[in-house]
Amino acid sequence: MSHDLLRIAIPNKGSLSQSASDILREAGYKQRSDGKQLTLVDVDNGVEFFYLRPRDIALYVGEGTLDVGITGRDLLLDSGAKAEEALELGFGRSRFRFAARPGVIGSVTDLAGKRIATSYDGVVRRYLEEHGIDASVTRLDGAVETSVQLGVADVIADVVETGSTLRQAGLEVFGEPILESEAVLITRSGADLAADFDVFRRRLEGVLVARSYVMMDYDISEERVEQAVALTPGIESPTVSPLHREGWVAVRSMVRRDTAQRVMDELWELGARGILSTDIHACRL
Ligand SMILES: Nc1ncnc2c1ncn2[C@@H]1O[C@H](COP(=O)(O)OP(=O)(O)OP(=O)(O)O)[C@@H](O)[C@H]1O
Ligand SMILES: O=P(O)(O)OC[C@H]1O[C@H](OP(=O)(O)OP(=O)(O)O)[C@H](O)[C@@H]1O
Ligand SMILES: [Mg+2]
Repeated sequence: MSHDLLRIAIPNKGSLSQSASDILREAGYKQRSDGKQLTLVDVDNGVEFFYLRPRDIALYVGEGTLDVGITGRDLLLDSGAKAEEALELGFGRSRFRFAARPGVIGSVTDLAGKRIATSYDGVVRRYLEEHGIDASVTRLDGAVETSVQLGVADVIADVVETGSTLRQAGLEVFGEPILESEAVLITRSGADLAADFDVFRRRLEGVLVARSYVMMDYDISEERVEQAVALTPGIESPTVSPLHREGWVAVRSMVRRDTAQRVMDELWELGARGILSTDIHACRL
């Protein structure tokens, strides 16, 4: 019976865990209330959640044991699992970068012969191979920044968000970021997923759109409507409806949340009135 449910892997701990549960809850799914719970069945929505280490999620999905997972792009690439990205989720953003004590390394070519510590040895070994650099890689579980001070490594490759951990350890980044990461929805490569996966993905897409857009309504005179619509082109096309007032129309369009205030100012300048911006709670586009 429970095999008809879509089986979804979710981070049980770490940076991605809370945000993953939040987006699922916003998409209408049940989530655990106890941080120690291992699995959760949401029969009404036809899904079962498995709370796993984010590092292991790509393996379960790549093997086909679980249908879908939420993990970091960096972890997916590090795992080498046969899984692929189905949707970028917009949280857990970070860069994966090399760092060392100031002045030790000028550019990535100076990595030759150095000792590199990292928790992402798969990503680092591949990078070195692609750049034809011969260096030794030590895999550590975490707190990688401290390894330089302790004399275990000359260089680290690690997740950088604000950079404050690096600063504390007296390290500086060098070279271009090895990769840009964020939380992603993953599925098995080449998997022929059932319709229930499409429903799941559409729900999450709906949350992402609802988070980044507002609905804008305003009234404008007919002769200015083309200029106004150019400011609010929407995702598909704005709705323009007649108003009882002669020569005026009502416009309804989706606007990116981060530009909404500026767009409202410009609409006002153009002569629009009754300008309203409303949150979208959910949508299917
Ligand atoms: N400070 C951070 N900011 C944003 N994303 C991060 C940060 N630290 C780790 N991540 C992301 O979280 C994922 C790793 O999750 P994981 O739970 O293993 O590590 P963690 O969040 O560092 O947890 P832990 O407490 O176990 O060290 C990766 O995708 C990584 O890019
Ligand atoms: O640039 P920042 O904002 O400082 O964030 C980056 C740090 O956050 C994570 O560490 P975490 O606290 O998860 O510890 P860990 O190294 O043991 O994983 C990551 O591994 C970096 O060390
Ligand atoms: Mg960590």
